[in-house]
Amino acid sequence: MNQNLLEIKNLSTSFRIGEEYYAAVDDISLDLKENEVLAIVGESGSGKSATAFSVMGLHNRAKIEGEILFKGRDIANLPPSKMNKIRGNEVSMIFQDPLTALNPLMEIGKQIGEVLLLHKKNMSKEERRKYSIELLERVGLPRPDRVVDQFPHELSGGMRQRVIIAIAIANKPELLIADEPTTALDVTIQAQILDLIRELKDDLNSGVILITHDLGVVAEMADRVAVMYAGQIVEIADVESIFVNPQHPYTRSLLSSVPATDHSEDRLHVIQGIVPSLKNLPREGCRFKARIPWIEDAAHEEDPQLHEVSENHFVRCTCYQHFYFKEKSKGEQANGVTES
Ligand SMILES: Nc1ncnc2c1ncn2[C@@H]1O[C@H](COP(=O)(O)OP(=O)(O)OP(=O)(O)O)[C@@H](O)[C@H]1O
Repeated sequence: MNQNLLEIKNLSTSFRIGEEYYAAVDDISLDLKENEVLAIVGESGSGKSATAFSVMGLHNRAKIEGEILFKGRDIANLPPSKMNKIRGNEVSMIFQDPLTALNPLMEIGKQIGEVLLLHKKNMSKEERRKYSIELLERVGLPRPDRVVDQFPHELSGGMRQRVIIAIAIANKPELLIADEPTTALDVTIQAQILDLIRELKDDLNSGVILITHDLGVVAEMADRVAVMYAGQIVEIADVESIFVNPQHPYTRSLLSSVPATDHSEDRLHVIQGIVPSLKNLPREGCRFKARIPWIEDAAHEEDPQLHEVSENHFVRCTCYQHFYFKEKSKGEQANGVTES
């Protein structure tokens, strides 16, 4: 893994509600290397998709601040004419729901052809068809010469997702963003699709941002993990550190809902509550504070920062040092040191 393919610096993405803008993504910084998989995890509403859409330039009316450096070039706020040249070409996205991402009235081959037309203008109609069939074969669809003339409703969910992937890789993207790519699929198909994404990433040497709330998928696929809560990154580290040595109470809470973590004592200690709505996000202090009211105020920082707790392992707010699950009595804590 070499130089940074993508560097997000102090990105904030804000949506207008009434008269004011509210940041759904609030000052986040991330980087991604070639052939690396960075998973972004967090509950619904934590800002994962808003981050991905910012990179793809897909927000219509959002205010985007900060830098999104793709191969060193800032692509945040590029005019549509310039972003259209990058999107679907060097940077591509696999969406969650193939039914809504595909046009129900258009044959699969034509849908692939549209992306090719945008970026490979000198390909003839025959060449586009031939290449579409090759792509469908590459993503493991049986009888690609038939699928190319079919409509989305004639395919199963897993086949449709393979078509979406074929479209996403048509122009050999260097950066691939997969937003919950397997959520709509049943478990055996999920595993096949994940294998396919990994294979294609290796073939193309692409960097992948994988957005998911499924920690099984993360364990399977990711090299590094960023945990988002309420628009901020609360923990970021390599995948092993996240699973073996999670620090932030939110990360530990997410992991405790997964069987088979090493944190057997943490099991069933799921923290109640949800991410507050955008308008009601706490903007000062530790955003997770309200969900761990049994932790004393002094444990939190006034202006929580990311702390490097070990090499390349960052955690937000000092509360991680004093965190314990509610059911445990404080007496069981070793002088405020994180239980694990
Ligand atoms: N276009 C929009 N206008 C106003 N608010 C928005 C818009 N898009 C997202 N939001 C809000 O921004 C916050 C973050 O949303 P986002 O979709 O990024 O979350 P997420 O972590 O991807 O959740 P999910 O897993 O459900 O997709 C939420 O409070 C959401 O309601």
